[in-house]
Amino acid sequence: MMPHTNSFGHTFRDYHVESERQQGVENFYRTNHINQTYDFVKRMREEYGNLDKVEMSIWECCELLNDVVDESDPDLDEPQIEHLLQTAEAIRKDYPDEDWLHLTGLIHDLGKVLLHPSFGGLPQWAVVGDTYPAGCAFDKSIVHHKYFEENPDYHNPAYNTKYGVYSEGCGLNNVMMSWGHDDYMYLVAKENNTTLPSAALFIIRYHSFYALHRSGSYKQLMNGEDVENLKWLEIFNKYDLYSKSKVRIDVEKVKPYYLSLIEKYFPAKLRW
Ligand SMILES: O[C@H]1[C@H](O)[C@@H](O)[C@H](O)[C@@H](O)[C@H]1O
Ligand SMILES: [Fe+2]
Ligand SMILES: [Fe+2]
Repeated sequence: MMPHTNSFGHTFRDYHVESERQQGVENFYRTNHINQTYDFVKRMREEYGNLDKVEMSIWECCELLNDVVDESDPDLDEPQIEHLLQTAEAIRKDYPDEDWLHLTGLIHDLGKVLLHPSFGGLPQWAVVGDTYPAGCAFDKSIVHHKYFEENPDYHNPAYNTKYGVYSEGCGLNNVMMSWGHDDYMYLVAKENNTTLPSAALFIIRYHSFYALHRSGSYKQLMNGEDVENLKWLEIFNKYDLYSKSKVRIDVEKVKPYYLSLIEKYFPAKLRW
């Protein structure tokens, strides 16, 4: 299950190796780090929290992702629908009884639909890439950290200390994460009354928060419930990352199974 190299022959998540994709990835993080400010995140949460853009089913959204390629990802240049199915199928193999986790795999990146023209076609830097809290100091463990020096919050004393606007143990639910596909999909799932367990919502919301789940930074902001949920996120992450490959899944073959899960945990149409 855990390959040592990605489809380009490099180790996973190596942001400094020489490769054809690397320059684009670094440019991506430069723009991302400069623009993700506390104010920007607040505005995006308000604008997209209304869920008044589109009405569609979960599967319709999966199909929209056929056209989406993620420029922040050094390990994958396949359309996103492949990544969704690769993740879900890899989990299904190892955890056959946790159907909620299979569905979580399928939907965790659906928020990337924000790139689609019907959602105003947000730029890549506002949708993909790793996430991190806004409103307190940017931790050194964040990929391409140096570009934060050009972010206005970096120089704002209200936002550039260890706790910033937060307090110890305040709970991640009270933290404004950089805006992107994670927080958006969390909102969509929650506001459309999914019956998925809270660990699923946590995975969706924080799966790009590598500074936390890989490097252990920002733990001081977690509460007891976050600590419990993090265990599932750590399991999930292995499948999200190491299932990335050029081996394609036969969509039509697995579709009936995933449609049955969608029906179990979601309404037929959702507000996006
Ligand atoms: O480039 C990737 C990609 O955008 C993923 O969807 C996200 O979850 C990761 O954190 C990021 O590194
Ligand atoms: Fe993601
Ligand atoms: Fe993913």
